[in-house]
Formats: sequence, structure tokens, C-alpha cells
Amino acid sequence: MTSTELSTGTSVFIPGAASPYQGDIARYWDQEARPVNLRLGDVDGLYHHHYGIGDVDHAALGDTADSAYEKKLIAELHRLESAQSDVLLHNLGAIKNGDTLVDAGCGRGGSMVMAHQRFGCRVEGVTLSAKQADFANHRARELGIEDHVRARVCNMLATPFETGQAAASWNNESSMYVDLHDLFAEHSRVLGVGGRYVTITGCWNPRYGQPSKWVSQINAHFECNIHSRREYLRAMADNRLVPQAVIDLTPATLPYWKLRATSSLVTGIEDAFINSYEDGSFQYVLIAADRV
Ligand SMILES: C[S@@+](CC[C@H](N)C(=O)[O-])C[C@H]1O[C@@H](n2cnc3c(N)ncnc32)[C@H](O)[C@@H]1O
Ligand SMILES: CC(C)=CCC/C(C)=C/COP(=O)(O)OP(=O)(O)O
Ligand SMILES: [Mg+2]
Repeated sequence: MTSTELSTGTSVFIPGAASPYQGDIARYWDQEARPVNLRLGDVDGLYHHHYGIGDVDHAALGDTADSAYEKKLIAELHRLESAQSDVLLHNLGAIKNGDTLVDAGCGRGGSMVMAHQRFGCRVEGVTLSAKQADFANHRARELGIEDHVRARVCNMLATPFETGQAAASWNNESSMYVDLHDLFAEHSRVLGVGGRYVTITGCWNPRYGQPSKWVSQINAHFECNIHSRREYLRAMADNRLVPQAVIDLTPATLPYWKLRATSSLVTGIEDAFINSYEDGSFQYVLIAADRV
């Protein structure tokens, strides 16, 4: 654990942060309280910081003039975000209830809870944000699963997990904050041989050429650094992670964004996602890899 320097020169202790950048990211997520995340989480107590996939259920939404429409829209966006976690968890393969899973960049813990409910296993999460870790651990206590689901304030590039301890691990929209070679070296260390790694991420498309202005806008909005699809595959290959599936989820996430753009919970980043997905400069992908 180190301290980081603010631009004012004040030394601030940020547990888990290994660099000034990570200190900024810790502060960003400590302060985050966007209604688009909290009101969706309030639907059923699963709090996500990722986006949705799947077709919109227009029958469930009903008439836009209906006074209950906005509530239904929030429930529908949330359903699509949980569907995204379901697809990630499905790609972890067969997990036994005695297994340990690692969620790298766990946010408020929605996917961790879903993983435990699905597999009955232990789930260990790390986040740079103490607020998020407290939130996730509080939810786990409320659900009575705190002996199986735990979040810690920790850098995902240097985790406290034992070598080979995890049957599977994942990054759900959290790999754009780190160097991919460093990230996959750590997953490769923590995973047992034969273990499974899954990421769902936004990446820029090498076929487009370079990051588009929309990708740059998303980077600035979230203070992150989106990698290219090529960089993911190369860094995995260099770290004994062999892709078993690469799924382009771009067509599946567009309905979520188009629906979200019509809601009262817009944050201003919706057009950058829609435009970059539609012009082919950006892709939403799932990569599942075997640790060999
Ligand atoms: C967009 S949120 C995704 C949260 C969660 N995976 C989800 O799907 O709800 C990004 C997360 O990555 C975490 N993160 C970013 N850099 C990190 C690092 N170096 N170590 C640990 N967590 C990190 C943030 O703290 C935050 O929890
Ligand atoms: C696909 C890419 C590039 C994602 C960037 C990472 C990120 C910040 C995800 C969403 O978090 P959130 O749920 O907190 O965002 P929002 O408030 O927009 O819903
Ligand atoms: Mg969100």
C-alpha cells in the first residue's frame, strides 16, 4: 500500500492504490452515485456498473404514456444488465460449490452475488474503491452470504490470492483501467491450470485503424484507457491464456443503449457508445480463455 500525491501536493493515503492514476480511479468510484446505477440496482438489490445485452421486451414496457412507464423502463434496463452478467457467468463453464472465483474490479458486487447464487461457490472481489467494497460487503451481509462473498480494497494487478487458487476469474468492464500484460500475468498466476478466464469489455476495433473520436470521448468520460481487440488477444497469448471463445456482443448491446438514450437517467455518454458501435470503431466483446 502506498500514498499518492494530489496535484495540490497534499499526500493522501489511498489503500490499494499503487500509482497516482489508481488514486484518481479510487476517488472516482468512491464519489460515484449516478441514478442510472443506483435506481437500477434498487430494482432487486443487484448493483451493476456495466451495460446490458439482449432484446428489449417491448410488451413488458407497454405504453410510453403510461404513468408507470419510467419504472418499467428502469426495470428493463436492469434486466438487460443482469442478462450481461448471466452470459459472463455461463462462460465460466462448470464451477463447483467448493471453488473460489475472483472478480477483478468488482464494483458494488452485483456479479459476485449472482455468481454465488448460481454456483454456491466462494467469490472474492477486488476494487480500488473503499466505498464500493463497503457497499458490496454490506449487501453480502444483508443477504447472509458474507461467508462466501467478499470484496477487498486492492489493486487487481497485485492481489493477495494464492498462486493457482482460483478455478475461474473475470473482468467485467474493468480491464480498461490497467495494462493488459500486467493484468493477464496476475490472472494467470492466480488461476489453476485448466482454469477459465472471462472478460466482457469494450475495445477499439483494429479494422477501424485507431481509436475514434467516440472512443476518445468514452475514455475522457470515465478516465479510462480502452485497449484494442488485438491488444487483448496478444496479451492473453503472452500469459498462457488461450481464447476458447471470442463473441462480438455489439449487436446485442445496441438495443440497451438505444433504450437508455430515451430514459430520464441519461448521463450524456449514450451517443458516443451508439455512434462508435454503429460506425464499427468500437466493439463490445466477450473473451473466454483457458489457463494452460
Ligand atoms: C466499470 S466498474 C465495473 C464494476 C463491476 N465489474 C461490474 O460489472 O459491476 C470498474 C471497476 O474496476 C475497478 N478498478 C479499476 N482499476 C482497478 C485496479 N487497478 N484494481 C482493482 N480494481 C480496479 C474500479 O474500482 C471499479 O470497481
Ligand atoms: C464498455 C466500456 C468502455 C466501459 C467503461 C467502463 C465503465 C465505466 C463501465 C460502466 O460503468 P457504470 O455502470 O458506472 O456507467 P454508467 O454510469 O454510464 O451506467
Ligand atoms: Mg451503469
